[in-house]
Amino acid sequence: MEFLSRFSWKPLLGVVIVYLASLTFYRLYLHPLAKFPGPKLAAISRRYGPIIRISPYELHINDPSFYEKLYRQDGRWNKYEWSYKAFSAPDSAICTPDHDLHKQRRAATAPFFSKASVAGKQGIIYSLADKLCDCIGKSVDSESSINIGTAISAFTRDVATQYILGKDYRNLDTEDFNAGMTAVLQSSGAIWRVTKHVPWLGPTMKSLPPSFMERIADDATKSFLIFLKDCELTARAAISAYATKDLGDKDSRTIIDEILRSDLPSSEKTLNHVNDEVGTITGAAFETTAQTLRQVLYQVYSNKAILSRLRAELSTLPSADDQNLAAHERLPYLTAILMEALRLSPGVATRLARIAPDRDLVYGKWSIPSGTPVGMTALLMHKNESLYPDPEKFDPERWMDTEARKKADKTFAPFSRGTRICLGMQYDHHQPIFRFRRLTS
Ligand code: HEM
Repeated sequence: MEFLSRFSWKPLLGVVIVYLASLTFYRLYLHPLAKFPGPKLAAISRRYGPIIRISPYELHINDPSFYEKLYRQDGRWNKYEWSYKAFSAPDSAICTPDHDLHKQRRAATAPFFSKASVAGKQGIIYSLADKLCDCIGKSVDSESSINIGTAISAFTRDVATQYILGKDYRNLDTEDFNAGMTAVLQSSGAIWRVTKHVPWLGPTMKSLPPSFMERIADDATKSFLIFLKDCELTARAAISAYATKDLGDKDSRTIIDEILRSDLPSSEKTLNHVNDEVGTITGAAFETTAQTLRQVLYQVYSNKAILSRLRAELSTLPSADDQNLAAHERLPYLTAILMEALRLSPGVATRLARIAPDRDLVYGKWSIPSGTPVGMTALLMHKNESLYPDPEKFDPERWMDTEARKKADKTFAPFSRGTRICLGMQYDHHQPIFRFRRLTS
């Protein structure tokens, strides 16, 4: 106490002020990104050009012509660690910043999502889509209401867990389609925004004993925690069985089997690694796909002309082709509807920064120093008026002209592009297609 009474705050305050003033001066005038336009204070809004310094360290570019230069297969591309650390899943491929380690991790799970692998498991999607149609049918017959939005989320979760983990959590069988779980998953974007800025929050929550979390959590969060716990138990069991057991034929394998059988070194086959992969891959599959499906159904049912044209096209498909993906993909109007839904889907609505670690990037007159996180936002590109006139309008027609479709190829990227392109593209494509005929009948 005596120490405190003798302590003068003035020198400390002086040090803090000098520190903050120097930091501000450095960031504004000496930092490698100081020359780039951007707000000096976040609160001041002004119009800038397509390239903006959005934080002391990060640039954003809103210019479709730069998209294919930033999201590429050639060259080394890191992710921005600050952004992905916030998921607290450092052992997953999706959150791996380093180019080489990501490549190694991605190679282990990529075969699981190939077109052939998805085709081999299409029965899962088909039968669960039937179950979803039955749920909707029952509510129509009994003239009761149904929340189709949450039913769709339940459907995409059941498909994803059955496909990825070989487990059906029967979300579609619960009375409210496990709406709490949907709510938790839909809030993950907001949580990500917080954990990016408060980096200790995620690891602290992860380290809390599950019994404590269960005591303080609400019912919705509890169902999510139970799911995570079950994933962990599944991973634990698979890892301990790995050394002794035959992991079964290819079609019945899970993503965990795929990782354990892969060429990854044993340091990459630990519980942490498997758990992080399972958590992020299922997470990536749930609400993204649900958003697209919701978009499709909402738009199709909001416009009679679109609905009847789609029905007419689907009626030309022989019933023998009910489960034939290639036959569905040949239907131009159905394909146009899916592309238009993906164009407007806010499944991944944020910027996705990439870093060229070993070379400067060039954007117009700007030379961007190597190591700088540079992001673009596909949704902004998809709503660019010069590429998509009347961009807010759901207009499948814009995809019916093959020339226009070819032209848009470089600027249509709902699944991102380059080395980090979505692994679940093939899988995702199947979901709305099957049983569309029933859903729109
Ligand atoms: C309409 C549905 C979907 C959309 C719009 C979508 C979009 C995306 C985007 C934009 C990325 C890049 C993320 C980043 O840069 O951080 C991504 C990555 C990824 N997605 Fe999807 N996704 C969808 C469905 C799925 C599904 C169904 C799965 C799995 C079954 C999946 C698994 C993944 C994985 C594993 C990655 C990380 C790839 C890597 O880093 O190598 N996604 N997705």
